[in-house]
Amino acid sequence: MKLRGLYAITDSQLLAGRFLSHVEAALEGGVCLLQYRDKSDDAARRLREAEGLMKLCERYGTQLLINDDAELAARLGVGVHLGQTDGPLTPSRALLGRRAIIGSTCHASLELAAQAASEGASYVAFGRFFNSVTKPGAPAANVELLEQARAQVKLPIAVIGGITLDNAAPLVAHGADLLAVIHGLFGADSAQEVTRRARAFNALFAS
Ligand SMILES: Cc1ncc(COP(=O)(O)OP(=O)(O)O)c(N)n1
Ligand SMILES: Cc1nc(C(=O)O)sc1CCOP(=O)(O)O
Ligand SMILES: [Mg+2]
Repeated sequence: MKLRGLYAITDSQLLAGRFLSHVEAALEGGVCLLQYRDKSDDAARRLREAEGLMKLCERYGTQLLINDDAELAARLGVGVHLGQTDGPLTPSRALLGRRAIIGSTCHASLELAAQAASEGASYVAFGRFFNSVTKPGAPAANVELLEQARAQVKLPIAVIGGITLDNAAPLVAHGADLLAVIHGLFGADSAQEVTRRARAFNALFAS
C-alpha cells in the first residue's frame, strides 16, 4: 500500500463531543493513515475509542495506527507510531509482524531516521515544521532537512507540527509523502469543513 496523502491524527480534547463524527468526516474526504492519539491513562476508554475507530477505518479502507501503545495495537491488529521515548522499535516489529505499519518520530535528525529504517520502521516522521497549538514545545525542523531526508531516506516521509492548508504545499514540494495533521484538520467548526479540508490536503499530492 502506498503511503502518500493526508495522515489524520486524533486529539481527545479537541474532538471532545464530536469524536466519531469529525473523524468520519475526515475519512469521507480521504485519509491515507489515521492515528489514534490519546495521552490519557484511561485504558478502558482508549480501548473503546480505538475499537470505534477501527470499525470506521474498515468501512473507509483506511489504515489505523495507535500512538505510543504497541500492546493496544497488537490487540487490535493495527499499526503503531512510536516516539523516541516510547520504547524500542525492534520488539514492536516482532510483536506486530512484518506487515504492520510502524512509524517512528525522528524530530530533525537524519541519524534517527537511519536508525529507524535499520530497525524496521515503515515510515519516518520529521517535525515540528511550524508553530503547533497541540505540541508547542516539540523540537523544530525545516525544509532543508526535508530535502536531505528525501535524498537519503528510502522510506516514506511524514511531516508534522502546525501544518495547515496555508503552509502545507512547500512540504509536499520538498518531498513529504504524508502530511500529519491534528489542529489544521480537526480544528474545524463543522464536519463539512473537516471533509473539505481533508480533500484539499489530498489535492496537494495530485500533481
Ligand atoms: C506522525 C507522527 N509524528 C510524530 C509524532 C510524535 O510522536 P512522539 O514524539 O512520541 O510524541 P507524542 O505524539 O506521543 O506526544 C506522532 N505522534 N505522529
Ligand atoms: C504530536 C506532535 N508531534 C510533533 C513532533 O514534532 O514530533 S508536533 C505534534 C503536534 C501535531 O499537531 P498539530 O497538527 O495540531 O500541530
Ligand atoms: Mg509518543
